[in-house]
Amino acid sequence: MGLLVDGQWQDKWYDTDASGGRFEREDAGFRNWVTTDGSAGPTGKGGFKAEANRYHLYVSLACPWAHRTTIYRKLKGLEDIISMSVVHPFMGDKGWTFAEGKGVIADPIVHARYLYEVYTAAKSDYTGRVTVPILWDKKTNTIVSNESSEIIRMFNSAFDEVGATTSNFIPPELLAEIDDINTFVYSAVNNGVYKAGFATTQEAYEQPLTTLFDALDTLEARLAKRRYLMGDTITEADWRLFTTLVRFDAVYVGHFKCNIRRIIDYPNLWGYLRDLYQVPGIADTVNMNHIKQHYYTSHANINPTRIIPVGPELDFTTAHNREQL
Ligand SMILES: N[C@@H](CCC(=O)N[C@@H](CS)C(=O)NCC(=O)O)C(=O)O
Repeated sequence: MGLLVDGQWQDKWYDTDASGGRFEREDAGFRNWVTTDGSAGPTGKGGFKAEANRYHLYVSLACPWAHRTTIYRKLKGLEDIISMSVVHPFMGDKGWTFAEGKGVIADPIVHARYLYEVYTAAKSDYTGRVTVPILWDKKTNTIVSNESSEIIRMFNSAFDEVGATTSNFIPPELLAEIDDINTFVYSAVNNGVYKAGFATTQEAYEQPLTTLFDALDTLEARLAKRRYLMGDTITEADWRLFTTLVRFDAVYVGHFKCNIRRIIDYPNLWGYLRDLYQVPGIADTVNMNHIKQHYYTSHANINPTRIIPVGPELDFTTAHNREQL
């Protein structure tokens, strides 16, 4: 684990001393948008027109943020339009790598051995963390975006005229409500598990933990009468919650000490998780080996023996009966 400073790799863990033991996530550095006509998006600069075979996605199958983008690549039919590389699940002192391993897909663009080389190929003096996902432009040889929430908004519609399916996970009339629930789920749940897991003082761990389980209780109640967060149709808000829920019992309960309750203890959340998992194509995007291997072996200060727990037994394929809601 480390970061780039003026284009040089430095092996450093998160600096929680500066924030009273609390984990604070850095904002993503590349914030441009692919658009249908190449005009600038809400942030960054223009010049990134949606075209088939122009863009390349770098992901980790372990990472919940990158997982959002592989879900959209699958559901929007972008697999033949946007190529993809997959890093090795072990993130060591050089960060993410393309070391050989099951499920790893080497980098045919920059031919990087270490993911940081993709960042320095885009900006030779880059300063910041080296994170997945990354959306790369093969035409101008640079990074379009390394912010998953924005990459999935591009995938949702920008490629519709160049071969993507026309499914839309942000119906315009639901946008404001989706944004609200995303903000709540991001802070309390998606990032909440990290705030608890990477905390280095008791207080910095307990506070986000309480918020996390209060939020799960709220979501459990919301899902008692609605099949999905917004009602009858799956929206972006569901996919953003899904990537945390699917990792929860296998990783966050043990490794990040988010152990007041498990997802299987929540009847509605557990049914909802299986419902989403069973959407055609989604199971292919979930690699539990990469997920467990990454977390339990990469954070030596949390799990110094690097032993990967064998359990829990989880079956995401059993009947959920939520179509009755
Ligand atoms: N804001 C980013 C966060 C991505 C992120 O933090 N990815 C993690 C993997 S789960 C990562 O690559 N971390 C490496 C590091 O922080 O050094 C996004 O949502 O795209």
